[in-house]
Amino acid sequence: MTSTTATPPPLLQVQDLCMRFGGLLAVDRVAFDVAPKEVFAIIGPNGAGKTTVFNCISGFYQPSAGQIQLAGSSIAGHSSHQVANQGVVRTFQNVRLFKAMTALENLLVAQHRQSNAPLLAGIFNTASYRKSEAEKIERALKWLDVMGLREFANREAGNLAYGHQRRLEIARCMITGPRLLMLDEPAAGLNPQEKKDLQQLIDQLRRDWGVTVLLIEHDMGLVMGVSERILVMEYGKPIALGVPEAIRNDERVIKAYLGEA
Ligand SMILES: Nc1ncnc2c1ncn2[C@@H]1O[C@H](COP(=O)(O)OP(=O)(O)OP(=O)(O)O)[C@@H](O)[C@H]1O
Repeated sequence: MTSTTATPPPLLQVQDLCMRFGGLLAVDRVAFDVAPKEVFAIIGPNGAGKTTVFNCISGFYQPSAGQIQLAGSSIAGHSSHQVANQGVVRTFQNVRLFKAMTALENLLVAQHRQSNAPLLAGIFNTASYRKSEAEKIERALKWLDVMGLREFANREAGNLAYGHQRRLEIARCMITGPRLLMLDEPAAGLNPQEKKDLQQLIDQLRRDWGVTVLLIEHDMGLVMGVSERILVMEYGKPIALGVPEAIRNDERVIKAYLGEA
């Protein structure tokens, strides 16, 4: 009798993705899929097209060609708002928080954006509206706890240490209960201890909240430590895809990186 261990269908499937800016093919037939709860990294030299792939998936760019499917449904060409509503959330290379708001307020805003409470319930401050507002505060405090930021709840986000701002940005994504968390260079600007903490955090988010993670990162220690599979891009093209050990020893990858120096 043959074993029939079923592989789960991918959460994200990208096929033949292309993105052209005038004469530049910034993304050239990129294809990969990400399994549920997988941590999948995209790496490559500067200008390889990684962020452009992110922008296509998260609805910031309309791809020139190709398919993007989330759990079997096409999301290619959907707006960033529509994609977020389907559970795909992201961070940016440069932290984008509401800097004049407190850490707590940033997490409340994130929930209000996805709230569908009727307007009148808010105006008349009904019991159910008050209950839902209290739940939002509770959820925000819980996420501040998870991120080790509880003591900074009432501090303006712009006055937090940079590493804390990055964690708050991840909390702002996680509080919406995403299926796919996309992190664009989350280790940029972090010190070695903060990078270790980030690796633990990514493991924890996957383990405890079942989130799938798609990551762009230049820090090879983090990439190799946290990812199950890695896609390498160069000049818009995918040049290798595999487990960390295989990528580390892939000649095309070594050449792409050495060629950059
Ligand atoms: N909106 C745009 N208009 C024109 N060209 C763009 C646009 N966005 C990106 N590009 C170009 O596309 C190419 C890929 O850029 P992209 O930012 O995706 O690379 P990357 O791999 O994320 O680089 P980095 O690691 O430096 O962030 C670059 O040549 C870039 O200049």
